[in-house]
Amino acid sequence: MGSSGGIQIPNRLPLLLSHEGVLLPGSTVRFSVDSPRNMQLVSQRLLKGTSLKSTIIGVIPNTRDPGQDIDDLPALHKYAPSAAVALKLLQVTSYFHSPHLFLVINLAIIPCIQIGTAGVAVQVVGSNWPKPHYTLLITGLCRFSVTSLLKERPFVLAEVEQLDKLEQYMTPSTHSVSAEDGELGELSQRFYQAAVQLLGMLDMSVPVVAKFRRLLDSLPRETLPDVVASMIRTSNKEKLQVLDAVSLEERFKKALPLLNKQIEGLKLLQKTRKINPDNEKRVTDISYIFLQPLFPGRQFNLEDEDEDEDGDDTASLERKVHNANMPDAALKVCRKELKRLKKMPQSMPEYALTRNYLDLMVELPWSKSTKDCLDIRAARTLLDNDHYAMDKLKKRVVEYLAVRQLKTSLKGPILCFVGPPGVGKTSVGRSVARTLGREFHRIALGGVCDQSDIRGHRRTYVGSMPGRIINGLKTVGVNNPVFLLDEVDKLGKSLQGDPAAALLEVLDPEQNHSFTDHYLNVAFDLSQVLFIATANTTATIPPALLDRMEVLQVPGYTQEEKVEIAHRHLIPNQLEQHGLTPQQLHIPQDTTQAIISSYTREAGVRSLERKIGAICRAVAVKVAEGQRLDFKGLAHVDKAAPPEMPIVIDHIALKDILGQPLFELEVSERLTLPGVALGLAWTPLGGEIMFVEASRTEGEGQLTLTGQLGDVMKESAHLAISWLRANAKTYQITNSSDPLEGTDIHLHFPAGAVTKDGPSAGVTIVTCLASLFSGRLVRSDVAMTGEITLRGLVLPVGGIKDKVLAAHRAGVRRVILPKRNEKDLEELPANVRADLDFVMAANLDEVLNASIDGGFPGPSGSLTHSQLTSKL
Ligand SMILES: Nc1ncnc2c1ncn2[C@@H]1O[C@H](COP(=O)(O)OP(=O)(O)OP(=O)(O)O)[C@@H](O)[C@H]1O
Repeated sequence: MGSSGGIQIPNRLPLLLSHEGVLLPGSTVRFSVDSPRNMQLVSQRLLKGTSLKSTIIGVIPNTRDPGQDIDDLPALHKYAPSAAVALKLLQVTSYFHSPHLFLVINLAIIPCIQIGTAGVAVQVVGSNWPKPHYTLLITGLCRFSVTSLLKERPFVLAEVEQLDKLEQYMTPSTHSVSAEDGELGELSQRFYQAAVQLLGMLDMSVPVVAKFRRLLDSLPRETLPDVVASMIRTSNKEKLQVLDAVSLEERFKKALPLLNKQIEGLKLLQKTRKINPDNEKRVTDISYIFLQPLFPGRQFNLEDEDEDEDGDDTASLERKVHNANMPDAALKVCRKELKRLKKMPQSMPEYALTRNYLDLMVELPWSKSTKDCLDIRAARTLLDNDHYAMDKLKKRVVEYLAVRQLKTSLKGPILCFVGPPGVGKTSVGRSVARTLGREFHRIALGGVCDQSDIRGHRRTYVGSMPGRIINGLKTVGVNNPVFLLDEVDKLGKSLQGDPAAALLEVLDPEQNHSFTDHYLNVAFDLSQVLFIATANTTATIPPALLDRMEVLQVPGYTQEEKVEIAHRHLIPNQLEQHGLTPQQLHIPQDTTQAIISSYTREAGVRSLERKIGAICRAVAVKVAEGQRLDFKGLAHVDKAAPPEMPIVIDHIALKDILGQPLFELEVSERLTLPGVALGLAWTPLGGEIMFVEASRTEGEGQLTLTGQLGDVMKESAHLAISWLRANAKTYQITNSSDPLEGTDIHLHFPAGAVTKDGPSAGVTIVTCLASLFSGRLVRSDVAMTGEITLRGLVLPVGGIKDKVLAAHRAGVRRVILPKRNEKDLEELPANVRADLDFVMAANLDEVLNASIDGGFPGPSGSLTHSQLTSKL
């Protein structure tokens, strides 16, 4: 039913399926768009189109939230006209002199028509926070009905029929409905008078009342029901009724009671005001309550439409600002923003930004904190109960807590736990929070490469948001939580700045009492927050950041410690997580040992925990099957009887559940030829054993190195060759003076895909080459580490504890270490020290002597057997 003379909307319209407010012709509403179809409509139609026509879209109200239903098109809002209304529709069509009369008649006699409002998108604002969405400001033009759906993807496109005539909106003050129109004229007159009466009861100085007055005088009467219904405080349900009133008469009939309801309500309030003269001030408040424009972004909910007394949400925000107990500087900023907010129309995009900002400001725990309940003895017990071993770490943590108890305003230091994965760094951090009775929040820093992740974005950016520190504070709701900065060694760097630099201010006790997040733009006091950092290695932590932290090394566990941890913590935890009891599953100690040595190769216990989990799952199936059989009394039938409890996991059951052993003790098997030696390496994942293999072929004295070696390691290989060349005769390695004469050497470091570097393989390369040239075997139970010099000295290296533990895990019995690393042996657990035979070598002479089977002739030609205090 388009109008022949009036302005025509396009007969194909993209449809915005709204689950928020109802757009009525003549009103402007803000819609938040985040569902896939609506997002496509904005990006493909509104943002790409250049003509005015492309800004016209259809808004279908009352659609189920389309974000939840990606594949199927949600049912569109339908209006079922009664027979009388259908008849009226006929009148309307004649009123509009429509050439498409038949179509409307058809629509009127079919049970339902899909109805919506065509509107012009006057503004599109995009934001990425809290998730990608657009905010559209749409001004309603006229009603339309959907005649057919043309496509559903990427957005809904429909053929539509215009239901309202548009030209009257363009000719103000022509009171086109007059007394001659009979009932319609009378209705329009009554409506106008009611509106004037309402206005008379309101304070004209309030902008929205003045606007109402202006509109009432300037708009054509036919448009008044729509405009007034969208301005006064009506529920979405009521607005829908007005929208569904296709005939003008019905529209007046639907809107008039809404107007009268407001008048009655206002009369009632005026009565109460007379009783209580103190309320004089509330006149303007009352006006706002009654004449509130649509609140953008409000959820569409037909049931929950009772007017809440606290309709003025800036007033409630103001109350919250005053109750937030924020420092003066922050309060000043909030007051200023509130003032701006009050002056802003809600349709302005900045309104939402300012509101979000103020919401965050009032939610931040400016002066909310928990009370520390620190009892050092209890703290020590709790740490001991939660974690086995790691004595050094626990001792330092208790010291730290003790100092905190004595001096509550302790500034720093920030503890940083460094160690391989799965050794309990995060879990100790959690325990510290528990012992202090504080809130715990983990901030994962791995891969963070934008400094605004830490410090937030400035509010001028679209989609700006606060950084992780402020977000964390908002989440925990107190200003003295324990923040665990996980994986500080994995911070990245990018064009967006260096997050490590931003962390400097956070972690510096001298500065962090006035930490300024870019989004907040006011200082927040972080001095009460207890920061604990974790890392796998200190090598990649920027020096300035490392300098602010006290590094506590958390080394890997020995086999025995792992067995204890498994029986004290991991097995009980896993049993509980799988709904099992110790009466149902028993894992003996030697099975745990077998899991550790044959199915895991790690410094921590994470993989061990997973394997125990796998056993629990397998047993849970058996237990559940048994219960079912018991329950049905079918045990006697042809099925297996329920297993005897507890189910004990022996070596056979272990193989059944976990499969073939993943790791064998391969050391002795691989050291069966001359030219193979076993080195020890340190990686951020803990210590590891590393084979070095050498072979020689006829050639011109070339050295080939393979296995992804770094520059330092390559240099070590060249050093080793040079030393051997210089000393070949002295050590009687070869008959000729130069061992490389007519020979090519190939040195290979297996696990070829893994990059290796560092100087500590020097002694291993020399041993390997000496074995190759002399044709003598390296002892199958020896592993070694140490840097070499050209003169054959052995220099100290790092990571001794992790390296020795790796050797112990691999079943090695003798470890050759640089003499100057002797002090590091104190850190080793007693049982490891007792199991291993340590040779502390000052020069290569001693290394070769201790590593080659049967000793090696020294420069004097004698065998120095004094070193061989072997226990083998
Ligand atoms: N000494 C221990 N006593 C009891 N449980 C432990 C111990 N060490 C580790 N665990 C357990 O091992 C699991 C892994 O520990 P956690 O996640 O704390 O390791 P992590 O060192 O932080 O590792 P990552 O560096 O990968 O973050 C946890 O379930 C933890 O309870």
